Amino acid sequence: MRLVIKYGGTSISASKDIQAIAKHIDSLSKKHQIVVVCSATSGTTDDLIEISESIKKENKSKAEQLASKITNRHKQLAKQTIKKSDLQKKLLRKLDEDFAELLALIDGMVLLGEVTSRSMDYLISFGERLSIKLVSSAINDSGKKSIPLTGKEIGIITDSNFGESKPLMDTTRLRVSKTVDDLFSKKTIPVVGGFAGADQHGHVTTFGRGGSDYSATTIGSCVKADEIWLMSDVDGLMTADPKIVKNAKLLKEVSYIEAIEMAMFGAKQIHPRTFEPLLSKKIPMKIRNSFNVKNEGTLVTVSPSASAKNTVKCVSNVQNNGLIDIRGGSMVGTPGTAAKIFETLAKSGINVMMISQNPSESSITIVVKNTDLDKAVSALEMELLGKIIKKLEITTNVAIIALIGSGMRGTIGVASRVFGAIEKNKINVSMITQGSSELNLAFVVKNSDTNSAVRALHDAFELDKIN
Ligand SMILES: Nc1ncnc2c1ncn2[C@@H]1O[C@H](COP(=O)(O)OP(=O)(O)O)[C@@H](O)[C@H]1O
Ligand SMILES: N[C@@H](CC(=O)OP(=O)(O)O)C(=O)O
Repeated sequence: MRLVIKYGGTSISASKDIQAIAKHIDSLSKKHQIVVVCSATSGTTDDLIEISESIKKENKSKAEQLASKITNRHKQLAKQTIKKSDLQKKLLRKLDEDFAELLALIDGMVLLGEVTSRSMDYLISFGERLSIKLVSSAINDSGKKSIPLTGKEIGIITDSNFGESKPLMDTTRLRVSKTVDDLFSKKTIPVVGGFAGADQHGHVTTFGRGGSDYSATTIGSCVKADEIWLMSDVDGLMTADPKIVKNAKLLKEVSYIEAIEMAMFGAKQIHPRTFEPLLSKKIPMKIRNSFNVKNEGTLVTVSPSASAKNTVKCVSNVQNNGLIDIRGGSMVGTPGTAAKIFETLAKSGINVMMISQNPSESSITIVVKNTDLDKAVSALEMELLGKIIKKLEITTNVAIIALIGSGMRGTIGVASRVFGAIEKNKINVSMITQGSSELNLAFVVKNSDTNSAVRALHDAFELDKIN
């Protein structure tokens, strides 16, 4: 079998875990051809983002401190993980080279006094550059041939939409399949950095946060993988975030469409575009626990078996959003109002997570990430306030709670059970939507009500008894 196995940051942040992964890959590679995809180690991408914040504030020494913190963390892991001294020395040398390049980049960005989206992508791609060297070296240490490759090096070519790029699939397919076939013919296991590729001019681009899942499915589709495994710190997709609901159950099988809904509504932070490369090829995906490989995890396929068709499968949540209530008398019956609003938001690169329109057409309510709120409000204020919009009302720190499952379609009484349970817990709901596909029912509460809302719904739908 051809397998693409992606390890999230949580799986590769301790030396004993990296060693266990190397051992697992070693034993799997006896039977299968494997491409490994790695995220950055936990916290590294956040630290790199903090470096960019320090550069913006012209605090060069803070940026350099963070860079050495990142490098030391990886050097420490290298010393603890790699036993063969020649391999360890070579790895430490390579990490030092990356550190020197990172410092030079910080220098350049400070000198120019600006953080462009292009330099930002280059900066935040360093996490994966470091982690692939560690993991590949650990596989070497276990006696197998392996090389680390960045997304650019394996041949992922994207558009130049820095921060949210998309692979140009035809070029990418040609390059990635050639690189991987060559390596397979030399019995070498590629360890590829997720999250990033390069545009046609060779500039590093990233896919957006959580983008390593997308790298794995892109590569999987290019090399005609038989299966793609996403390895994390949980047994698979669960009926709710296990950090909130202690008796959350593992879902053995879900459909692509259900998994997409779960990804969009925050159940495990899967990148929303993860499934795009799989849809035409219909490659099965497994979501598994790298700390519990005996468990088969969740199988995601085009059409799960009949036994997996429960009404409701999962209660998910996305916290830290802002709600904007857009009001204006002249919106009533004026064709094109919604189009103008969404055009304005799209021009500013804002992703709208939820939309609802009052039936009287006098208001449209939208939910965006807290981090996009400022940008969204100023775009609406500058372009439309005083024209079609009279007033903007803003609420920060809200959470979207979503009930997901394809079996909800046409099932009577779902909404009344949801809001009955919510009312019993005295939780205030500020917005409700249901997708026309009836795959989800979503509503908005205060961030602080997230845990009680999720638990109330998990209980009301008896998701702990799911088979
Ligand atoms: N429905 C869910 N099923 C499984 N995990 C979930 C769910 N909702 C939220 N999570 C959270 O997602 C986390 C894993 O996602 P992520 O941080 O992206 O992992 P990684 O960095 O390993 O890719 C888990 O630790 C878990 O708490
Ligand atoms: N390192 C990137 C990409 C990624 O996918 O990470 P993870 O798999 O750990 O969520 C990020 O933090 O966004």
